[in-house]
Amino acid sequence: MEMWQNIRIGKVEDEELSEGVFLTWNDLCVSVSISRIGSKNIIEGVTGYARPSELLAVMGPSGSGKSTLLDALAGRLDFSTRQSGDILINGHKQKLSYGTSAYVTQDETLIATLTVKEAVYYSAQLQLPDSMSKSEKIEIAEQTIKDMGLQDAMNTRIGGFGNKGISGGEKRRLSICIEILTRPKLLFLDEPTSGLDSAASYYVMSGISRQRGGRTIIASIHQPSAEVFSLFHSLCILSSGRTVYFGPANAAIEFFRTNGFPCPLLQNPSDHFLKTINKDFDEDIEHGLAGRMPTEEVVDFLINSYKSSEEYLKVQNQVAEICQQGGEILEKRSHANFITQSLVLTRRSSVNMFRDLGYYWMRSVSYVIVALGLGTIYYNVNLCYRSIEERGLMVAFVVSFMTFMTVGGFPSFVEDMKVFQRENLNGHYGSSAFVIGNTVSSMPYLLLISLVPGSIAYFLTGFQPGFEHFIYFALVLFISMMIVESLMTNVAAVVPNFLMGIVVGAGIQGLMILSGGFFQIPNELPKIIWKYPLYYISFHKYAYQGMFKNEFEGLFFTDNVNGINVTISGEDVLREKWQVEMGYSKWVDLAILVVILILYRMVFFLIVKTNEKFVHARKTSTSISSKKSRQIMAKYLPASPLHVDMLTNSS
Ligand SMILES: Nc1ncnc2c1ncn2[C@@H]1O[C@H](COP(=O)(O)OP(=O)(O)OP(=O)(O)O)[C@@H](O)[C@H]1O
Repeated sequence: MEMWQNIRIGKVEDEELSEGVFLTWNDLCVSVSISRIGSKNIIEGVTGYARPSELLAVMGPSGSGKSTLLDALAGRLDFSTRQSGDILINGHKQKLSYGTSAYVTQDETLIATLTVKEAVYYSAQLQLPDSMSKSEKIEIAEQTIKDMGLQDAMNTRIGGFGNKGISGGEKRRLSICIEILTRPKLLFLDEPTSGLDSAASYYVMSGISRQRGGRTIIASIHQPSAEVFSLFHSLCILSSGRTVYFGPANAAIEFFRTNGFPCPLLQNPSDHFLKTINKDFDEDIEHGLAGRMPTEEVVDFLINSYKSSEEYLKVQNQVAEICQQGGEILEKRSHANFITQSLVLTRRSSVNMFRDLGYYWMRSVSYVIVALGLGTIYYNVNLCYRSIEERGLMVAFVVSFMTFMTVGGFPSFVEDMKVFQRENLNGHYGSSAFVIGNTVSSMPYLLLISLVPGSIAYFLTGFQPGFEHFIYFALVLFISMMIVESLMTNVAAVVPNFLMGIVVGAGIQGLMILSGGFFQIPNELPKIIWKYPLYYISFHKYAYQGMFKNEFEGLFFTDNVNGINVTISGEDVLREKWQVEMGYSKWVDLAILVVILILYRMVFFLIVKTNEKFVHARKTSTSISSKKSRQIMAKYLPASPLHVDMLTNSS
């Protein structure tokens, strides 16, 4: 059944509360292979559950496995890890489909140039289905902004490096706001309060807590204040991937007290728990342990004590009960269709490119200055022999360097890729819509650069007159810049690291420029590698040769050699000096450039699609039969008095 009607404003119905998600995990283990060490266990035999309308907090010292547990439960572990144990949703092994769950990561990958309102509106248009009217989507977006207490910052830009925008706490709330637009039944939050002061942490957590109605929330958290701690219903404390405590948050103090670690008066309980189990600073070399029990032993003692406690038995019973009850199989929700998503992404990307000075505007200024430089250095070349060299150098500079300057946009591509990866992983839209949005939005800027700085360089130099010649020149420049942009987006998709990306992108272009047939004429290029295949796959070859043909065909160059006037045709120059392939016209060179551009865009599409497939393959798991469910339950039930009742009832 389509569930969107249930998420309209103010209609969180009782039915939805009862249709909540019960998540259970049994004997969950996650390990990773590390060369030399072998296999390292990150999560070891963890059992627990999360229920609708409740907030489960996962606490533990740094490196205790909180994020890994969340990733495992959300089906987002990377491929370097191995997972065993059972994770069941409403008693079934099933895929967490789009719209049923959301995951808010620690890092805020948001578009810095947008305002809070714009970020949420665009996201609502991307995520909510076309069956909803635009006004309904806006209504949901506004309500969610208010729910997360962001109404006062609605018109403030998000901001980022170098331009201050909303605060860290507001960014965190905005990330959550974007993910809960679809009213997911299951919400994972990885350290929603990290880096925030206690007041901001409380705002964020109370905002999350207010969003509970029928929703199951699991949040990993470092060191909550006492106020924040009071918002938790259940608590899972981990140490080195093992459970120190799982149960009601308010019973944790009693657990520590009965095991000989009472929380001192006026001390924040979470501080006390983490201090008791934090092994990182155990070795006080100068002062020794001063008679204290080593933390390693304390942790082992607490883990064993928990395993033999009534609390652990209750957890096992609760897990078994939830599995026995079963529940609905979660249905995938629909989102905006492909055309809407492509249009919204194009609009959003255009707004970002327009506002981000570094994306195109700064580059345009550099292009104008460089074009003026070129135009004055080669000002008004004439038709003497010397101008053959000058025309050649001018073409080579435009094709090699003016296209190379496109790498200046790499930092912005990297930011775009980060936002895309987050939104794509969370199922907001697919890679095809992103590729279209990114390509179309960049076109007007590149066209402007080809026409304005292009015309300055072209007409100051005094290249071939005539509209057709100039348009050809501008078109080759435009397509070549789009090819370099595509190359850099491909690099950003594979190497999302800013510095490494620039090095790789510049290196590839350097090789292509060298083998393009200008810096060494084609017949002199070493056959292996440089001629075959680099010369033929380098886009520079077609750009050089197209521009050469555009510039030299139809011209005659005259000079006085030993008192005799000698004339040479442009065609001879092309054949003899530049060794241009004359068997086809300049328009074929342009067509080949367009094909290369399409190929580069397809490669980008394949990279992101493959990445998407890998990630989603991890999320997909086959449904298991109820028989298998019972086998799993039977494995955990022997100790449970409830077990007998349940098995009797089920049979
Ligand atoms: N893919 C991996 N390869 C190797 N080690 C990993 C991998 N993923 C996690 N680990 C290790 O597992 C341990 C737990 O990591 P995790 O990020 O889950 O801890 P955490 O409790 O969330 O830490 P923090 O609070 O500092 O974010 C760490 O020691 C980490 O280095």
